[in-house]
Amino acid sequence: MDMEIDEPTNGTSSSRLAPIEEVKPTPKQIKRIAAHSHVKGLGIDTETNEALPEGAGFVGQIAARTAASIIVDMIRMKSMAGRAVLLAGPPATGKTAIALAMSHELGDGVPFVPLVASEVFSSEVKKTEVLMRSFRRAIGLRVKETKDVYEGEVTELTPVETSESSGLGKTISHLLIGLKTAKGSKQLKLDPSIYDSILKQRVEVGDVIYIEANSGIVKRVGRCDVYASEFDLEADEFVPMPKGDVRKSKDIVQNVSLHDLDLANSRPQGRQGDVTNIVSQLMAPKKTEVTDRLRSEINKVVNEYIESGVAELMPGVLFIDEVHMLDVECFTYLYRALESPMAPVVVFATNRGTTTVRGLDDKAPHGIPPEMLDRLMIIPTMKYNEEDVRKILAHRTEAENVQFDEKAFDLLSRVGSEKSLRYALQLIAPARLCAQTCGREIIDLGDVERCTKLFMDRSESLLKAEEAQKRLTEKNSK
Ligand SMILES: Nc1ncnc2c1ncn2[C@@H]1O[C@H](COP(=O)(O)OP(=O)(O)OP(=O)(O)O)[C@@H](O)[C@H]1O
Repeated sequence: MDMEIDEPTNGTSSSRLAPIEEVKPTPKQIKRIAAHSHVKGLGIDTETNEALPEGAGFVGQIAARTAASIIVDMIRMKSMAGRAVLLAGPPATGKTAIALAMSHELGDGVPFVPLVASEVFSSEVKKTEVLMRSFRRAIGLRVKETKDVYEGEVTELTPVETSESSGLGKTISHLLIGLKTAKGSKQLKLDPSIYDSILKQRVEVGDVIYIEANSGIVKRVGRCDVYASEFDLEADEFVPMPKGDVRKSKDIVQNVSLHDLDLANSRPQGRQGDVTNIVSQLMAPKKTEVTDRLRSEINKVVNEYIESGVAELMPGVLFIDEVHMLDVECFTYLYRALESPMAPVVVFATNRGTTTVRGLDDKAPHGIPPEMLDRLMIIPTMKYNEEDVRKILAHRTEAENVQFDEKAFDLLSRVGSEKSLRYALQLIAPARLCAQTCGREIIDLGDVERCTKLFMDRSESLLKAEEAQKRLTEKNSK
């Protein structure tokens, strides 16, 4: 549709503006779909506290989901810190999906740190150091402070230049800023360094901001809701005009992790022992190493703040997938770390049965030493029946926005239950491509059959490898 903008009526310009075309969204928008994007939570019935047969994108696995929801409740009640959970079951039985659903249920305030056990082995950083960092990332701290601030809607923003100019041009001597609240207004004269931070946050007249009185830290709260109807579509967050005086005491809550505090305090100029200062330096680049001494200093300060009620500890979740990849040294380290007073909840996952513990000659269930296994709450996950596989595939096809005809979907479901769910999930994208190359949007039986012939599943490839090995030994023995 062609549209024309009316000519300006103020007489400043008489030239007609170019016609503006309405931009229509391209019909086929490519969206990135992650493996678990159909899972939105654990799907628990709020009345019975039991997992629903189907809910929040999850299908079946009722006992495991109910157990996971009890763990989530315990984390919320803070009676879970320092404990560990193991999700154990065959491949593609939803262990990672359950862990992710737990993080959805916990919400943003509680940290959730995912880690694959093989990430621990780096040639540059010690494995215990990687574990320690992840542990501290998973421990949140909610710092509550009452600060003296100037808060209001910006009514004026005038940088004042110096009267005498240096060879390089004029510099800013100070900034005049007007702040208005429902009760009154004030004009402030600010240091030019504060102007930099105002520019960085793109503060404009009409925004609501606050400036900390003793440190000069500026924070843009949002756009004043008086301007809410200015545009049809707004990306900004609208906030009401502050009530009360411009200068007041305000409760400020910030969520940080212990690792954030370690990094912020490892800066050479970081004043140790002052959480407020540490928090304000979070954006600073890392300059020195985080040592054990620095960590224990921070723990000491954090403990003082917790005792005095300024901060609240929020133990989060550290999720370690493929836990059988950890070695005996990592496990020994984990026993100790889990016993420390500041420990998150650790959720392990593995699809291994009895296997060798890395670094030992002994075999153990899930490749986990018995001492560790003893401390774990184990949640088993079970293989799916054909009906569940069908439902999971239906959720995935919806998330990936693909359409199968009935016979094609029947075959895909059969492949999923007879071979493996993952194999069937992986066939969705190539089958869609096969259909598209034939000019169809709906995948038919032929597309799925073609893909099952082109791509082997795990058991078929194992069979082929074994046959090849047999032929080779026969040839060598002749
Ligand atoms: N009960 C379920 N409901 C819905 N989707 C599921 C369910 N179980 C698994 N899935 C989906 O199947 C796929 C494989 O599951 P997931 O990666 O969680 O398995 P896993 O048990 O962690 O496997 P592995 O042991 O190989 O790491 C994912 O896309 C996941 O979202």
